[in-house]
Amino acid sequence: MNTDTDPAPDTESELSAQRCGLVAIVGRPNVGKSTLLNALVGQKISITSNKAQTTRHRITGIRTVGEAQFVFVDTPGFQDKHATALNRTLNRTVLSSLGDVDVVLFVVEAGRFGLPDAKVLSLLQAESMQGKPVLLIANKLDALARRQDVLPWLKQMQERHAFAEFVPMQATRAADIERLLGIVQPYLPEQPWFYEEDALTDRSERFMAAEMIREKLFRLTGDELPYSCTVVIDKFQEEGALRRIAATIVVERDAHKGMVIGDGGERLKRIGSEARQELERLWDAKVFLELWVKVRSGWADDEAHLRSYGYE
Ligand SMILES: Nc1nc2c(ncn2[C@@H]2O[C@H](COP(=O)(O)OP(=O)(O)OP(=O)(O)O)[C@@H](O)[C@H]2O)c(=O)[nH]1
Repeated sequence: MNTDTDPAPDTESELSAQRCGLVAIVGRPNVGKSTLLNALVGQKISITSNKAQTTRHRITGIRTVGEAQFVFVDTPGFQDKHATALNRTLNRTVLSSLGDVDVVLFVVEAGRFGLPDAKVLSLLQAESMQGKPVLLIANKLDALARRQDVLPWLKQMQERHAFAEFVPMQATRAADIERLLGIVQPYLPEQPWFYEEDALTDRSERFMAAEMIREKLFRLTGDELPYSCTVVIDKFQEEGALRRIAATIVVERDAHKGMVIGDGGERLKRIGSEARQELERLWDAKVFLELWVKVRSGWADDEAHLRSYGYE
């Protein structure tokens, strides 16, 4: 059948007004990718903290504005300092998440461009990425001491790569987020939406609960706790506007268990109560959260358990 000469049916021409595309957010750790994603989606989807590498998963956030549906892909910070298995997986995730996207938001800190930024940019210059629009997001504009320095700096950036757009901005400023959505929209292909209009993420509530607990865990323990610690959801029950959750924080050593529990159980209590409050806001539901701490005893190697951590 020669589709060129077939008149498009009415339904198709209606759908063709819709735009939908995958938008990758990449950049070295700590430039504000998760903050940006949350602001773009309009809700807390990806966890943030001052600690680099809190984002271990590829997380999508979805935002539908008018006829355009943006499907955001958050990627872990590009890492090359320690070539551990986990970091190798992170780098693979970065590469594979770029192959199928329609547009890339390359996030840097305004006025700064160091070796770690250059390494991420070199990924974007791979042959497989030729022709893919890359937008330079110069974030944290508010943190730049002299605003006027941004222009000469942008000029330098122009020489580093043929960026499709230059967007100096502040991820924490609502007006900048709206402006960015408008800039990205023309780069989304015209095609029907992938998700419902009110969808926010394709991640389950169960996954969001584990992520939220993990964020509080790392925030409230500071730098003492290694990344090997993780959170497993043992029970997740939905009863109308109520969620009953039981979760275990899995640590490697007895000493870590003590850190997580804190004096008289204070820290664990705080982790639980802060996570519970955020989840209640996110879902607009009541949450009962029971938290346990366990020292891992070899069963981390068990495949089923690894799968339940989400590291397939
Ligand atoms: N001043 C300022 N701070 C920001 C802005 N955007 C993000 N931040 C802060 O920068 C820090 C890092 O932000 P994240 O969103 O966790 O950074 P990330 O790039 O996702 O980090 P990784 O998960 O390590 O890759 C946090 O303390 C944010 O509050 C901004 O526009 N201005």
